[in-house]
Amino acid sequence: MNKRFSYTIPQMTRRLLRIAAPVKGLLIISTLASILGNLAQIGLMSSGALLLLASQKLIPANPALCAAAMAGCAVVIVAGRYTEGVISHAGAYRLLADMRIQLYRTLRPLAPACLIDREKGDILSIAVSDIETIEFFFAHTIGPLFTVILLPCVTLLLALHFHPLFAAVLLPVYLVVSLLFPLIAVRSGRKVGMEYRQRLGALKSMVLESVYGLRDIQIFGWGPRRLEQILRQNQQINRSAHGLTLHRQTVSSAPTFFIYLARILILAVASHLAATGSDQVAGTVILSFAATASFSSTQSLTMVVSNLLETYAAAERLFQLEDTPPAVSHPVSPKSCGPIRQVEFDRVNFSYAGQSKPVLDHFSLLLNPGDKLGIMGESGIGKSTVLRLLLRFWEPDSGQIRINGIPLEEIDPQELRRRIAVLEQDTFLFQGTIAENIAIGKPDATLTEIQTAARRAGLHDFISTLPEGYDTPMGEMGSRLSGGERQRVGIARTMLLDPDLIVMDEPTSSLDILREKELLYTLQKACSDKMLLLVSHRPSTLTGCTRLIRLEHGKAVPV
Ligand SMILES: Nc1ncnc2c1ncn2[C@@H]1O[C@H](COP(=O)(O)OP(=O)(O)OP(=O)(O)O)[C@@H](O)[C@H]1O
Repeated sequence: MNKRFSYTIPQMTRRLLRIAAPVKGLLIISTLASILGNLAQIGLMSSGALLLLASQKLIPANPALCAAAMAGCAVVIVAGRYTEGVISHAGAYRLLADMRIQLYRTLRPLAPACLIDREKGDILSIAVSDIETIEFFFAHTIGPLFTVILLPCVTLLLALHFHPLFAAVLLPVYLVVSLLFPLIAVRSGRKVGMEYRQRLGALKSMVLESVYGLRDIQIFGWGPRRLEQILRQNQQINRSAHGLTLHRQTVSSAPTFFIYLARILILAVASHLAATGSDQVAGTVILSFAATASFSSTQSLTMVVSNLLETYAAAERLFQLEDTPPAVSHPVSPKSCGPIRQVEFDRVNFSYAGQSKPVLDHFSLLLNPGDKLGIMGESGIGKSTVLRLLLRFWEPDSGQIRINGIPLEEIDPQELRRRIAVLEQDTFLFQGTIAENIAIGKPDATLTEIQTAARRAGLHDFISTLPEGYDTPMGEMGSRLSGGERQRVGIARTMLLDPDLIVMDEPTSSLDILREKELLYTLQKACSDKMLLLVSHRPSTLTGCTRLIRLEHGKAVPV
């Protein structure tokens, strides 16, 4: 296999067919409809030939019957195409929905450790446009593949029936057009297909980043240079698209030569047979018409193959993401830890991939009931890393983290998420109302519960001043709220979960001194009965802590 690619074409085809298994019935019906429609096309051309011959009295057939057969075939062609299109798309779109759900399930255990280095726009591109591209495989490939085997067989049988010489000249042409060309097309075009999809993903990433970073781009006058970068990306995409078009045109035009060659060969055989005394006028006419119909279908296979290049490139990108091993494993038989009373880091060593110096070096820490522990230290020393390990986003290289004496890796991750709440530098708000945003950790919460949580977070009075109260829409990413208000939504979320331990990472870093004071006061009141692990390099944020440690050279030093 080519090292550039992670999967061979047969491997990907098998995997795509496994994905298609739930709509097998629909795909079989659409394939049968496609075959029927294509056979009817041969039928239409052949009965057309018969009509011509009968009208000239060259064969003893009823012209009216031939015309009726032609009309019948035309109806079957239309019905076949319609059925194939409707049924295959119904199946394909169901599969696309399944694939998107499956991708979401894949992303969950990968986040955040395995996705941190991936561009968000690229993931978006896989989730939306790559999956959309795979539709082509389900809706437009399986039918033509069967057709391309069946139609040449039927035409060759017809040729054999008239004279073996006809079959002898047609067989090599079919082998070239139906087998050799598609294989060459796939092998020669995989790289260009992959390049195009990758560049498309990169461009989407860049555009997404530019939209998110629009404020900074404007503030720092970076617009013209950013535009230049996007234009460069665009040019690269255009180059790849041009390569893809060239490839598509080549593979769709090349078979035409062989198709004309086949017609010439049929006439040459007919002339030879006439010259040698075995007249085959009827055979020649019928075969010419039938071969034309069969070639029009087999020729479309090259187009299918050429479109498949993008499909396989899209599938490869999806499968690569799906096959990424998660950074942490799910416990085989998850244990319940019960209400958190104790958290212990026991000689934990940790470094991120590619780092030569460990972030944590024999780091030990004990957290007991009621503890409100503050972790301080210089920027980049590893404070957030301590929290990420406790939340099991990454796993220690050695040493152990235990909750109530149970190793973290054995505890049910769902229970862990319920018992430990997190408040970060900024609270991400989703589209939806303010009530829905507070309740994301407990979607079945009643309005009274949401209001109680908002009161504890010091947010209720503010919400009451809004004309739509708890039903106020948040706007894109909570753009309607200030940094402090967003953090209070985060606290309200935490309060609604009623966790045993609250982990906070620089919760006040985006606030001015006045807002910080207000928020800390709220936090102290709201979290008085909780264990707290608070990370900050601002001493003012840590004033309410009962115990402080400083992180130095990967170790905890009491303050
Ligand atoms: N995903 C990652 N991959 C590689 N290195 C990382 C990753 N995340 C953090 N680091 C590095 O690990 C070190 C510790 O990072 P960490 O975020 O824990 O520091 P911190 O003390 O919380 O910093 P700050 O106070 O500035 O937020 C830093 O040198 C940082 O660059």
